[in-house]
Amino acid sequence: MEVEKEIIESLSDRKTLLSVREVAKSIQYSEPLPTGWKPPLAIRSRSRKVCENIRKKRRILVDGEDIPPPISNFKDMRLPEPILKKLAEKGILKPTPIQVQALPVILSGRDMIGMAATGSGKTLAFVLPIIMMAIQEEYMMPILGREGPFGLVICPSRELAKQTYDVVEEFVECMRKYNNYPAIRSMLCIGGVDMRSQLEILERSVHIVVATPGRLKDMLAKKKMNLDNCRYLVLDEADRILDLGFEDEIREVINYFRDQRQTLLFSATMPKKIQTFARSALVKPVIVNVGRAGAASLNVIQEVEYVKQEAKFLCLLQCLQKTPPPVLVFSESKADVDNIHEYLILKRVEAVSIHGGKENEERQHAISSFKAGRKDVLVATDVASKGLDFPNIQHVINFDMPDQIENYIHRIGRTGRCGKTGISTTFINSRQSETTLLDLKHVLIEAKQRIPPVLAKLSDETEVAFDNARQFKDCANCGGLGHSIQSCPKLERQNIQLAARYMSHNFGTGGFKAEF
Ligand SMILES: Nc1ncnc2c1ncn2[C@@H]1O[C@H](COP(=O)(O)OP(=O)(O)OP(=O)(O)O)[C@@H](O)[C@H]1O
Repeated sequence: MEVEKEIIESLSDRKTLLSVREVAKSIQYSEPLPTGWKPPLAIRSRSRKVCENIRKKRRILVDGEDIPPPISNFKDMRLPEPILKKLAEKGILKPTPIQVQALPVILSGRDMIGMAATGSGKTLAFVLPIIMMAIQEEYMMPILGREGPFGLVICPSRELAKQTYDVVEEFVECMRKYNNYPAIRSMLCIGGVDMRSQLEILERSVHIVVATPGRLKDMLAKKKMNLDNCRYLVLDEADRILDLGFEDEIREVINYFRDQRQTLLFSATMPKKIQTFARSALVKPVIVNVGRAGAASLNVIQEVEYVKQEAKFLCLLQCLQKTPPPVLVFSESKADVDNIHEYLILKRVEAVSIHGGKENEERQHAISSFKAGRKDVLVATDVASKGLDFPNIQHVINFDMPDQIENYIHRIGRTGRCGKTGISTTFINSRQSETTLLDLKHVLIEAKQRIPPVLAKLSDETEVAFDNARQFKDCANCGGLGHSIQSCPKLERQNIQLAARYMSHNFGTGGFKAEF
């Protein structure tokens, strides 16, 4: 544990979530931002024991100081009437466990790290408060042309940003019909879209922006947008954002905040490394955890098949017979995605595909036709694995097992969402490293799934580690259960990349820099 602590500390870079000004002037905020929201008196006066019982029943784990009480229904959260009606219209009648605790925490103005399984309703947990906050701010002081936003949501992919923006718009739209609420405007700020249309919206002022890091940084640098009034920052799929090479972008974005902000980090997977450094940069944060961060959704039946490389296409066709559509097929490489797509079309399967090499329009078209049920199969790289909420996916097929177990958790989490059950089938073979297979084996053990013989016979030194509280003990760097941080393959790769970056920065690609 000592070694683990040392390694995590050496990896932690708390500066990512602090602005240069805050670091340079050692500015430290000691109190969370106040909000006008309070739970009803009956809930405020609940004893600690009652709150603990509610959390225990819903398997909510919390950590932090002065944690706001959990609230088990939307009405007591004092959400505006149109929002309550819209929720009911959508069949959302009771908050999910993460919402029970996260909504009161966020509405109280607290910084938060929220972790809960895929498909457990994390999006609404930060979207509803952002709308409430925008209404409140607009009442106090309406924004004028080119002012705003008050709230900013950052997502790791364009598709996820678009989906989150649609959720924001849906709820904002339902309030527009009522005269007694101010009009709230939101904007989608992603690459691959004509910047002019985004600038037109900004001209009229905007309350909520949902963005991907690259385009956001671009807009801020060109002074097309500012964060002077922004006081609410959400990083959705935060571990992916902070771990995917977006750190520099995020740090630059944070530099544009003028004052203290409420910072919220959400994900289904959040290795301790990220939790540790995020925690140290947040103000009196509350950690809300439903289940182990990084555990698979228990609503997914996970099947694993040993399939030789050359037999994969045939197996895929057979596998597609297991359930009715819609089905998602994942593969790590863009070339494989193209090949699988081509093969399926040849076999007369109604398939579409997306990966990072495709034009934005093509990606949006594939997603929308799949979501609308016009296509039966979506073949994708991991761009589609994080956060995307496709309705009623019956089956997720992993054409290959991803190297990183977090990606596996996110991929299979596209099915079995919000109480429904789904199946995942994963093809493995001798190409996978033993560490990856051990991580997979332990995810299956934890979720009480059948262990195929090929995985059962793998034995390891950690043999499903537990911590003091008999909880599954995961690698602090990547969340894998099959190894410790000392033998984390991802850490090894990160170190090699870091060393390479250092070498090229200091020595260039050839020869020495003048000062050497
Ligand atoms: N309280 C609720 N009751 C019923 N359905 C809900 C509730 N909250 C959200 N949902 C629905 O559940 C689905 C999944 O929610 P969401 O996309 O927010 O999951 P998530 O936790 O963000 O998953 P991921 O980790 O994959 O991003 C959505 O279709 C959403 O409308």
